[in-house]
Amino acid sequence: MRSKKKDLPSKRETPAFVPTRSRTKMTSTSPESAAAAGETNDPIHIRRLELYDHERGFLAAQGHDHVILVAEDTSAPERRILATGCLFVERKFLRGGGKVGHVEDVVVDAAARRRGLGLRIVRRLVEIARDAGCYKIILDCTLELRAYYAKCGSEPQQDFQR
Ligand SMILES: CC(=O)SCCNC(=O)CCNC(=O)[C@H](O)C(C)(C)COP(=O)(O)OP(=O)(O)OC[C@H]1O[C@@H](n2cnc3c(N)ncnc32)[C@H](O)[C@@H]1OP(=O)(O)O
Repeated sequence: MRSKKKDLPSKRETPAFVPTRSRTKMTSTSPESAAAAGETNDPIHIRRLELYDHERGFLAAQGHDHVILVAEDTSAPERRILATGCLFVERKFLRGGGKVGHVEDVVVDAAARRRGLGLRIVRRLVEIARDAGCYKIILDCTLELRAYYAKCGSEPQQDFQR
């Protein structure tokens, strides 16, 4: 998910600062509720990760400052988990304890991509962050994924790294 070394320019070509990753601020106001309303007959159920998912290969530990969502295919007998995403809520010392949400670890099963699952997971995480009182929501992604996160409602904030 992070920039792979092979994608970076060779050392000789590397200028003093190279933009390798993009930080985006979530500004979407489109609530997941509309999508949720259409989920009545939808076999894909987006829910919080549960302890019993550990037996299915998922790390199930999460504190009160972490929310891990999974998208489960309830139509399959084995109720396959097709996508996941995490929200971490950080308290900011400089903002009087205000909360910033960090969207992390958004992954969709390769066979289930381009069906809107990633978008639904991100929108739900944004909704949870807003409900938790986060004054902003940020995420880091590769430059290649900027177009994707723009569709999720984020605005790029350039981040320069050595
Ligand atoms: C903060 C982080 O976690 S960064 C790490 C992100 N995760 C990864 O890189 C892991 C590997 N990749 C994946 O798991 C998936 O490809 C994801 C999460 C990037 C996208 O998930 P998907 O479920 O396939 O995306 P989804 O179907 O919701 O796409 C929503 C829209 O974005 C578009 N889109 C999807 N992937 C991309 C992409 N790589 N680049 C540009 N647009 C994209 C879709 O076409 C769709 O547009 P539309 O509504 O106009 O049709």
